[in-house]
Amino acid sequence: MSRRILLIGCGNMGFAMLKGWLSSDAGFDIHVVEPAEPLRIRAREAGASISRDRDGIPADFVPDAIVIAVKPQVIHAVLPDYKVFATGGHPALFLSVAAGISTQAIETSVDKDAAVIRCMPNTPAAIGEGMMVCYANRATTAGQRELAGELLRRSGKVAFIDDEGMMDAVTAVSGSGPAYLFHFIEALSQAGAKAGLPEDFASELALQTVYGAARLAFSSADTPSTLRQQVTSPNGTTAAALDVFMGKSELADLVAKAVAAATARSIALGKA
Ligand SMILES: NC(=O)C1=CN([C@@H]2O[C@H](COP(=O)(O)OP(=O)(O)OC[C@H]3O[C@@H](n4cnc5c(N)ncnc54)[C@H](O)[C@@H]3O)[C@@H](O)[C@H]2O)C=CC1
Ligand SMILES: O=C(O)[C@@H]1CCC=N1
Repeated sequence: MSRRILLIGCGNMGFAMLKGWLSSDAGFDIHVVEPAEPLRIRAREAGASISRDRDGIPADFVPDAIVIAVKPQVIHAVLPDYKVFATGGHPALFLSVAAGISTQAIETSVDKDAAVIRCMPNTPAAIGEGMMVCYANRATTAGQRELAGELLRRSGKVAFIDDEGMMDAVTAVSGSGPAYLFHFIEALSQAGAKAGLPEDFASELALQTVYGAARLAFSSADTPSTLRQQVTSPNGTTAAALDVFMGKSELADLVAKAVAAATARSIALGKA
């Protein structure tokens, strides 16, 4: 029998996951609740059934899992609408991707005995290449954990952690991380154009280089450090550039500062 998934919020992250789920042959039966009409239509065109609010969910649609992909700022206003699915004969798993929102906060808004998995995904989920990091509360059954794993594997690599306290740092590394890489692509494109290349050509070089380097790092037995050294001839062009990245204004320091800022914001979102 196909598993019933209720997706609440189909913006950037919700839709990225939805695409991963629908492009697989797993046979999930998915209903999407999304108030914004264009996003709702996009979800329907991708293959889900849709409604603008909770009242539009078909009466016989009893979800196995409710995936919550609304902004952290509105989650506590949204969750009470779905309390009814937390208890009864077939209690649903609540799977939240909201940054900074703890499993305990979700239990408080839904039911103290609700099964809750907090997941930090990232947008490469849209092409099945996400990093999906999960923490399950104690009420979650083995079957529900398995269902979450099965669902999230369609979107990418899945890891379970036992310490929810790690989630803020996870958010800062893999949740926000794609934006850092996209920004690096932008910066490398702009630098290429500044160095005299036509803009489109500079963008093509930057994008293919980041893609190729990521794939090489992924498939190689060598560490990123060794791979970096393999590009770097003594006194060559790479060494000249790395003197800048690893010199006075170190890129590693800058990245550490950025990750610390994102971690602090994740903690603050949980307290707001
Ligand atoms: N965008 C990203 O890369 C990542 C986002 N997240 C988390 O995913 C969640 C969603 O973020 P985004 O997709 O970026 O935001 P978004 O703004 O693109 O999507 C949120 C969606 O929720 C909808 N919504 C608002 N009220 C609703 C309600 N009552 N019922 C149903 N839907 C409702 C909005 O119309 C919107 O389409 C956030 O909690 C965020 O922390 C987590 C990891 C990565
Ligand atoms: O920026 C945010 O708050 C969300 C969480 C991780 C990525 N995007």
